[in-house]
Amino acid sequence: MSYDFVAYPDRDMLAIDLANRLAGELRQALAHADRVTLAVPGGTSPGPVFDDLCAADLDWSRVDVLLTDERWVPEDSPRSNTALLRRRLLTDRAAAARLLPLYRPDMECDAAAAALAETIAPELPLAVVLLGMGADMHTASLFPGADRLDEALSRDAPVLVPMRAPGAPEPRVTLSGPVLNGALHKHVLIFGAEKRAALEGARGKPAHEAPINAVLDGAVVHWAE
Ligand SMILES: O=C1O[C@H](COP(=O)(O)O)[C@@H](O)[C@H](O)[C@H]1O
Repeated sequence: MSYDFVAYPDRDMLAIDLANRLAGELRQALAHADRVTLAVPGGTSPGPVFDDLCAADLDWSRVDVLLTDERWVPEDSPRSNTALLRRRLLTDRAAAARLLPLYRPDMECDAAAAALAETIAPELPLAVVLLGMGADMHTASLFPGADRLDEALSRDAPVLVPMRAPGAPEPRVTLSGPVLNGALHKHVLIFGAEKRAALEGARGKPAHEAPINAVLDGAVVHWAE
């Protein structure tokens, strides 16, 4: 397994550079396809990247945007990744993009996963995926000790997998390993010394202990203190 590691002088520089890079990859993909798909994480890290990416000059009306994973909470919850996406990415020029939802307020997450996957499957493979990582080495909602981690990382995994884990306060749905690894361009965004140490500590560990290892091959990891 090999990946590139890029360290930036600060978080602002990272956000500007990464947003430019994602926009360039989307433009390049749009030159070869009618529509392209971008997957992005939720959580606390990607906001500044979204703030720059949403202004990128590209044909957003041909871009489908979805989350790498969602917490099964309504959109008015402060923990909703969808709310973050609407507020920070699907605005400015990127307001023209189409959101592929990862949440249904009318359904329980296990039943909804299959229904939601039906709208995502035709838009695969992902052109670009940006992933986050927790200090516990989870990425998307692929958590160590999660109930369906093996299934989500298996070769014939479904597109979207419901997930419950000791480290996650609510049920989740997550894109599976094969969907994330099928992306043309893969990026991981991490901030801070703790996560950098966690990434280094993940080396050599099996994916059920360090799920980040399941998606690192061929990725570019972007880090700033
Ligand atoms: O719960 C989640 O956590 C990860 C990492 O989030 P961060 O707040 O530590 O940046 C995130 O990538 C994922 O999308 C989210 O659902």
